[in-house]
Amino acid sequence: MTDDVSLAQPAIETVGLTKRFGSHTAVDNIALAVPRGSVFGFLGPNGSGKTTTIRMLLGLAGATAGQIRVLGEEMPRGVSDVLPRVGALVEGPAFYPFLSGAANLTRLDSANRRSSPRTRRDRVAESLERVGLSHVARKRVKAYSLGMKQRLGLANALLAPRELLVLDEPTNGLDPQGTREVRNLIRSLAGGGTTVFVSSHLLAEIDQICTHAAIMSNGSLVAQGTLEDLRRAGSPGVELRTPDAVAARRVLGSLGFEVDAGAPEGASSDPAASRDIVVAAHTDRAFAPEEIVAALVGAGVRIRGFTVTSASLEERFVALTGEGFDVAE
Ligand SMILES: Nc1ncnc2c1ncn2[C@@H]1O[C@H](COP(=O)(O)OP(=O)(O)OP(=O)(O)O)[C@@H](O)[C@H]1O
Repeated sequence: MTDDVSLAQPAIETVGLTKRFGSHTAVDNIALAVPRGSVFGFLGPNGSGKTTTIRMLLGLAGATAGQIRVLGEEMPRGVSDVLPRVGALVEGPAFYPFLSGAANLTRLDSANRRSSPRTRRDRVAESLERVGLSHVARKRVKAYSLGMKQRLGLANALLAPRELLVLDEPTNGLDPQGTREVRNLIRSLAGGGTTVFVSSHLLAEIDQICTHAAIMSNGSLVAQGTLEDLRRAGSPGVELRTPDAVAARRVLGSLGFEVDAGAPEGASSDPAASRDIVVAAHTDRAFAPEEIVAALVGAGVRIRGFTVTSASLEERFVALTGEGFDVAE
């Protein structure tokens, strides 16, 4: 169905979604709204509740409370109608280690009542091709690396055309080349109109491929929106190049900025470097750059460069979750 009503509905929507394990609340009253056609990043540190949420979205785990709609259908009631329209990569599907990648996909494809046996061979070959596994299609999965298994999981999710892809940490275990390939694949799928919901604890991943994101912290949804909105909501700051770094930090501090500590005294043996230090500062409130410059100049600070910076997604994440972020590729 692609009428106006179904397009206007989010691909995923939850209200008050909660999951408790005994006295531990793993997912706490979250309201997710994933627009159709978006590449939606589900961000959060390890243990923040991403996988538990995804399992509930797909009907793999029951919710303690709350409602879920996926592709317009209430879950888990609509699971048999919804799941054939959703490709999922969650904690690796169970592959038979002694069968080849192609044989595993053939087996999984034949489990799908809607897939035609006549075109199965081509479908499996095409899916392996898309994830770059054609050259090991006949190899036993036992001999696959973790990254290859991850790609095979992705190939499984791509066996049929899908309206929605739900990918839990899809680049886990991939080398940088594999990571790039998966990112490109996600981009091309999104270009074709598929909504992609992708969880990750890797910021670079979300930053590079997503149009929207939500940030989880300790089971709560602490922010969601377009990447642009998320960045804009962060604190702005200034970056300053000056030979008078000590005085500059004092002035910025008195203006309500949080000032970086700067390099420790004598940290650089290069006198040129220590004369021309970059000072980065952030504040919670809006400020007028011209007033900052005037105050600095008034205090005798020589300015060689002045830039107003917007918060990065990483800074936003740290501010919201109080945690450092694994920014590795
Ligand atoms: N079956 C379970 N029984 C008890 N506690 C669980 C269970 N599954 C998850 N949890 C707990 O719920 C919390 C959220 O876990 P979850 O796996 O959803 O986080 P995550 O954000 O996906 O992290 P990761 O990236 O490490 O998978 C954690 O504290 C975890 O220990």
